[in-house]
Amino acid sequence: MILSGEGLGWRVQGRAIVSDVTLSVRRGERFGLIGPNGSGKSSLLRMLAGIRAPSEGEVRLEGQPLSRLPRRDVAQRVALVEQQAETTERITVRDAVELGRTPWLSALHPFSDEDETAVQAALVAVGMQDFAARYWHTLSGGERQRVHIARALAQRPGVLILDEPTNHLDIGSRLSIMALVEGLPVTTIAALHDLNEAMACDRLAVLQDGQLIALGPPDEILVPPLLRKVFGVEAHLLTDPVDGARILRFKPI
Ligand SMILES: Nc1ncnc2c1ncn2[C@@H]1O[C@H](COP(=O)(O)OP(=O)(O)OP(=O)(O)O)[C@@H](O)[C@H]1O
Repeated sequence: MILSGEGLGWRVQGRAIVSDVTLSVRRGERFGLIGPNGSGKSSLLRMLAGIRAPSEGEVRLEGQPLSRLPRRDVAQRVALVEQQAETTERITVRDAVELGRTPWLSALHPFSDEDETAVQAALVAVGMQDFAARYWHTLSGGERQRVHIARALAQRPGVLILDEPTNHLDIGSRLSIMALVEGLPVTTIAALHDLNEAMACDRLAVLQDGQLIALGPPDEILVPPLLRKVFGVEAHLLTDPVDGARILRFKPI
């Protein structure tokens, strides 16, 4: 197990947003988190990334409690791409991606050729190398999303946590970002709203009202009774006649 949570809970003003979530993510796994709006996905991801301290329970990274690891150590090993990460600074795309190298820099290790290589490789991976000199505030929503992912890739983490990574993206960009994420040599944990995208994960966890109500491979999770109960929709599993792939189609109840 590379990352695990044991009895995780998070409360705000007495209200339980996440309650008693226990899960373990395996090394190299594509782990998906699904659930309706407001079910606690972002809150759980922030705890797993070490950005938010749980009110109850503990997150462990390779068996070590996150709360006892130095912040810099966690930042070298876990990267988070948040849903609405914004910056008001007047920075270029390259500056934004260079921020991903911050956990690796120190007085003894200033920005080097190795950092430059990591930044360039991350820009190329998301297809934003031609935008390197552009200012952040001139980018479209989809371009910003790519730069966020590049910043996380430049961090060279072992675990990449993504909160709705295909938000804002057109269909071509969605497919290329999902293919990119699937091809990365890292463990990924992603909150996903598109259940057809979720089908490509190794395992899925389902959150409802802050509680983990199901965990397993997509073909066990994405079944009509569970989708009816959690999302309140009627789902049909279809088979693509072209390649035999399984596709979900939804109707309101
Ligand atoms: N800082 C906060 N203060 C008060 N309530 C909060 C805070 N952060 C989150 N919440 C509430 O916690 C609940 C879960 O929010 P969260 O963003 O984790 O859900 P989500 O599953 O990621 O939702 P979505 O799919 O809409 O992004 C929501 O009702 C939200 O309003």
